[in-house]
Amino acid sequence: MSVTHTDLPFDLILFDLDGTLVETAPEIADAVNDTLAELGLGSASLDEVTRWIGHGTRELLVQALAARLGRTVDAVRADTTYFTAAEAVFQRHYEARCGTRSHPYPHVIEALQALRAEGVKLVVVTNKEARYTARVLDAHRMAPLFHRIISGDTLPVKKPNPLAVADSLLRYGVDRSRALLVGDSSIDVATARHAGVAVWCVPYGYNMGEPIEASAPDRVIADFGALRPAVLRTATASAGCA
Ligand SMILES: O=C(O)COP(=O)(O)O
Repeated sequence: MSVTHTDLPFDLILFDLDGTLVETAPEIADAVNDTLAELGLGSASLDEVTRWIGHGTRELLVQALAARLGRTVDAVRADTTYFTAAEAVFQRHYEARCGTRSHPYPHVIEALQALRAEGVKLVVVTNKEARYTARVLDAHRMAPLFHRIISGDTLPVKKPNPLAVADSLLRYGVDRSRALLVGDSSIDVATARHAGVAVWCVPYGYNMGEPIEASAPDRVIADFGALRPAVLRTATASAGCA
């Protein structure tokens, strides 16, 4: 049974984290380069690291090691002794870097506060592992803004599997026609399509080097100003919304 809380078009909004809520690439690149240096490997550019974001931090490290070792990603994954040691090095550096060079994008905090005040359920759905998600959100005092935070290792599967969305619809008793996923990548669009919910994307995030228009979200929004309740109401009245 679905519940309509407000005259807003959505009762539940799910948000990607990296590249959507918070710019994280610079400090992830710092942590990757701290790690590569400690392992005696060459550095990675910010552009490379930005393209590796999307499938979780562990996968990002696999990509970085494959690129600098000149090995395939399968070979890196198969060398579990080396990878486990490298992951421990990365974890130390990333935990130290979290919050040092990341920042919420414009209008994010105000839009979340206003939506929450209207009774909209707000959920983070990220492929980033929970220990890092918590550090990034805590660094910017953002965790209390959300009703639920679902990381890449919270459930047995991660995006683009739609389980996090389906589980949130069920938990909050929201019909999928009144839910929206806001993201920055083809992974977010695929997740929303699998779940049958609307998807709006920001153009400034990390889409593995591709323009977000190529992923065909329902809408590309300039920034979180488009998610302010007053703007959402206007959009609904004039266009019937997504
Ligand atoms: O950590 C990642 O690679 C991706 O995280 P995201 O799902 O918040 O974009």
